[in-house]
Amino acid sequence: MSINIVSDWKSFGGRQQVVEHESKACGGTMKFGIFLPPGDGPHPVLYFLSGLTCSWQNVTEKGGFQRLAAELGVAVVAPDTSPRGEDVHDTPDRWDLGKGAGFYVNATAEPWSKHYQMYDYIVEELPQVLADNFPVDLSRQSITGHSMGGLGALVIGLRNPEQYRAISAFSPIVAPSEVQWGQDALGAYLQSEDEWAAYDPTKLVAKYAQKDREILIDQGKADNFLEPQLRPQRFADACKAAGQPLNLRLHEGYDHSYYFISTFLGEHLEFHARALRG
Ligand SMILES: N[C@@H](CCC(=O)N[C@@H](CSC=O)C(=O)NCC(=O)O)C(=O)O
Repeated sequence: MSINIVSDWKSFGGRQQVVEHESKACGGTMKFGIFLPPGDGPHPVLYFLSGLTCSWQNVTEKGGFQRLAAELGVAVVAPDTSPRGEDVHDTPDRWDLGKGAGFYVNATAEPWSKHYQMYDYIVEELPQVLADNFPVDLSRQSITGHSMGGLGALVIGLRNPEQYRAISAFSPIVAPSEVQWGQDALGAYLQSEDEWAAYDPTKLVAKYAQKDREILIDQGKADNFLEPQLRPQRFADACKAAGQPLNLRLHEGYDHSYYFISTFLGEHLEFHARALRG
């Protein structure tokens, strides 16, 4: 699959690039950010799935991960959060549904299903684009994300244990079936409520617990979305019942912003680098 590198900056001895390519899964042009550490590779890959209203740009410009990723020798990939383009269905009056809010699902309901195939895009198509064009080692991949992207990381990591060596998340939506953001998105994108469980970490963990791998979650206690949308304790309870090791760290005074993410992203990089070694 061919790509077009639309931006390319040297950073901490490596390269930060922005890449455009045609996506079969999403039926249009997609962009992602990739940081390549110094050296010839092949490099292990950490995916950072971003939250509502975001693109590749937010974590790439505000996460501050490049220096440590260069030191650890990890490539960091920041995909977009939805399909884009004039012909892609949207709800222009809402920021939590439509463009910028793909929820990392394969939509089955019209009119969303034509383009909103973000689960397949992240799990299947994007790794193939990376393998075809960059010095990456797809036998060493792991996944993290923020908020809606934290939900995506938990869902995708739990459902594909052979593909991702470790899972972490910042302020994730953990029980989408129970909160407004999740109910609105799953209700719109999926034809039937029977399909919701496949995208709900509190339900998935009972089936997909990875008993030998700890999941890391960081959550700010001053996050406005904590109680209405996130509820990490619901996932902690589900993990306990399923025997899934979880390190849920609650941080006094931190909110939902990239000031919080950038404070702890280095620790997540180290967590993933340990899993990606060897
Ligand atoms: N536009 C909204 C705020 C949206 C917001 O806070 N988005 C978060 C992710 S929320 C869950 O997925 C985010 O990461 N924003 C980008 C950033 O750079 O901070 C509003 O106006 O309230």
